[in-house]
Amino acid sequence: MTEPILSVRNLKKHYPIKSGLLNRKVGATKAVDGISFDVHPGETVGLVGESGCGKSTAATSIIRLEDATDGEVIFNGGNRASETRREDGAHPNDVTEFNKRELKQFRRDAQMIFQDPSSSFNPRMTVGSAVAELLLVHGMDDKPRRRAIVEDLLERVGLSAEDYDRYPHEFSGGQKQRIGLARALVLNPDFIVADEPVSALDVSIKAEILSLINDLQEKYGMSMLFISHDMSVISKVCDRVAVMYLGEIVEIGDVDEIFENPQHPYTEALLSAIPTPDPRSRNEGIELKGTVPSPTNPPSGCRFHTRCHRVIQPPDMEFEQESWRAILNFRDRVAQEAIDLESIRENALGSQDSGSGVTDQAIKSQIRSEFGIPERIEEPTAETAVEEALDALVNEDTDSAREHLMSTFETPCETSKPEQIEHEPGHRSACHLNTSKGKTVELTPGDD
Ligand SMILES: Nc1ncnc2c1ncn2[C@@H]1O[C@H](COP(=O)(O)OP(=O)(O)OP(=O)(O)O)[C@@H](O)[C@H]1O
Repeated sequence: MTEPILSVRNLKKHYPIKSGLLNRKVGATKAVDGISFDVHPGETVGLVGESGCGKSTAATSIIRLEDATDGEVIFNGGNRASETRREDGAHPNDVTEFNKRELKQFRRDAQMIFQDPSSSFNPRMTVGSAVAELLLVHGMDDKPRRRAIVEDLLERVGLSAEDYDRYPHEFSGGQKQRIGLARALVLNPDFIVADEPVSALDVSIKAEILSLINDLQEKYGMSMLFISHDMSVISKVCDRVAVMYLGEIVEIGDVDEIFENPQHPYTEALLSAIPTPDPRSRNEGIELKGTVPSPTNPPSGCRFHTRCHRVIQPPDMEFEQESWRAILNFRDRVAQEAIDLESIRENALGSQDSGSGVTDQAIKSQIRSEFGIPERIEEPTAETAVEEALDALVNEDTDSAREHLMSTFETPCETSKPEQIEHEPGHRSACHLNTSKGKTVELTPGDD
């Protein structure tokens, strides 16, 4: 296989949290927490995940708009091909270690397209000058030549040469994104990072811009990292996709393979959320409830276990999976002391026929119903623990409710971190359910 144009290895970006008079570090937001993947020449790799998963932070750390906390970003574009590691193990193409001169060259070879094209243009500068400025910064002194190159490029992105002298406010959102593309292409880069380039656009314009990106990518042959929260957008432009959850890559593989045979429950949930009737989507009604937990204090074990519809049951119990998920949600809310007994009492009163006070039994039933826990769980140990926890709760003894639940219900997903398993060459996932479905892989520099 040819050398990747980009190899990201164990990349981390942690933002320190500081507090107190001395501004001491008291924790860290682990926005990107050890991601590894490659982009090959001419390939478009997608990075997908919900808001807050760390996609933009990954992009800005790769392109070095901010400094990574740890890891390597080996960029073999420009004239950097076939470089090898130095004796001390460092790589001359590691962007995270580039000096000023190397960074300037890198800024020529790698470009970024942003979600909101409006904010990335100076309103007092014509769009032509804004694009041509990059040529000037990188040493092209010949003004007529700069103008000719930019006019040609404006036409290639579906605008006209006359647009050179117009100002940003004279263009629609879609047109501005076309100018954004022209600006990203003007230095003839080998690699482009596009961060949600169509998510601010109307549906009809979105399709046009995606098709333009595909055409340009084919014509210029550059490699791309394409960031989106939307699987259907990914399917239109990407060859491969890395699925990101809470700072980590949980699955990576060819787009076709991932759509047809997703191996991680989070990927399944994202695919299931595709709104349009995409023939390749498998809408199985999996609902991704709640939001991404905080990367400051990520869940233990598999970070997705707090929302996973396939979360593994304790070895000695066998449940209806939905009830198991409901019990875990209940357990976690009790542990966080986030059960609002007052509002539950009111809801129970509302659903009661008689006007007399609400009974403990009614409150317990209301809690079961709000969490989706059945009135009676088939598994006796589970039923006893839930009932004891409910009794403790109505007696306002949260500590003992927590103890009943924590000592009975534990999933293997929260006690150990899943390893990366290879299903097919290049298709990996990290889920405890897949341990027996392939061989464990560990990425070392240069592997993919
Ligand atoms: N400069 C910063 N300082 C502290 N925390 C940050 C900073 N930038 C991002 N974060 C946090 O890092 C996490 C990841 O953010 P990021 O913007 O990379 O996610 P994302 O997947 O791109 O989401 P979105 O699509 O909403 O931009 C979030 O919890 C965010 O609050």
